[in-house]
Amino acid sequence: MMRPLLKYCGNKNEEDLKITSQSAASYLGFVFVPGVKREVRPSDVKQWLSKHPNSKNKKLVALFVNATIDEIQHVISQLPIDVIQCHGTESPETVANIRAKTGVRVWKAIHHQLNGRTEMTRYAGIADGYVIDAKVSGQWGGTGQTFDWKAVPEYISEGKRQRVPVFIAGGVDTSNVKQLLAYQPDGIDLSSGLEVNGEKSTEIITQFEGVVCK
Ligand SMILES: O=C(O)c1ccccc1NCC(=O)[C@H](O)[C@H](O)COP(=O)(O)O
Repeated sequence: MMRPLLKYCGNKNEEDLKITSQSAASYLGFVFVPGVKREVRPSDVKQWLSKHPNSKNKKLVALFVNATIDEIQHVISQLPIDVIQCHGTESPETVANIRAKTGVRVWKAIHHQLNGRTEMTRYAGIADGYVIDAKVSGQWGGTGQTFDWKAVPEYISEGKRQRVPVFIAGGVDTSNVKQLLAYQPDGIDLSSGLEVNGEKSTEIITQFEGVVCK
């Protein structure tokens, strides 16, 4: 079985980055969403990256919720961002515009709901990938909540049809990831499941990768 790509999101201080830059993740995520608990500033991220050269081996994901092009440009002009993740209610037109104006790959988050696959079809030919996350009232992400994984095959098959990767997110952790691996997702995206008291933990990441990467 092919091991899924890993994205470790919500790196919010230098220690988090130090830990995840030494991990098996291919992608490290940073949350540029005002007011949320994992919000970071591009100037801080720039400094942390310069101190941890292992981070050069990772692809960097900048996460936004309904941000303007100017807000996105402000971040990506300071950092070597590989992927912009739109985690709000950005329309297909907005995603296309972000892609055209920045020249950076864009992933669209889909908050799982009954017509989630149909929602994905709206972005066909526009999004370069998807993050399927739990829908939690009043929050955009990083909630630690799972959704009903029986829906995962539908998302994966739509991703295959569009020829783009689909990352499954929302409440993934060491205790449940084996169940998720049975669906053979292209990628797994997690944040809370790697944390102890809100900080990324080397021990937890080692345990998690012991399950996923063996
Ligand atoms: O992580 C956050 O705090 C966050 C805040 C606002 C919008 C999105 C956010 N995270 C998005 C991610 O890609 C997370 O990795 C994803 O939601 C899974 O999080 P978790 O359930 O904590 O593993």
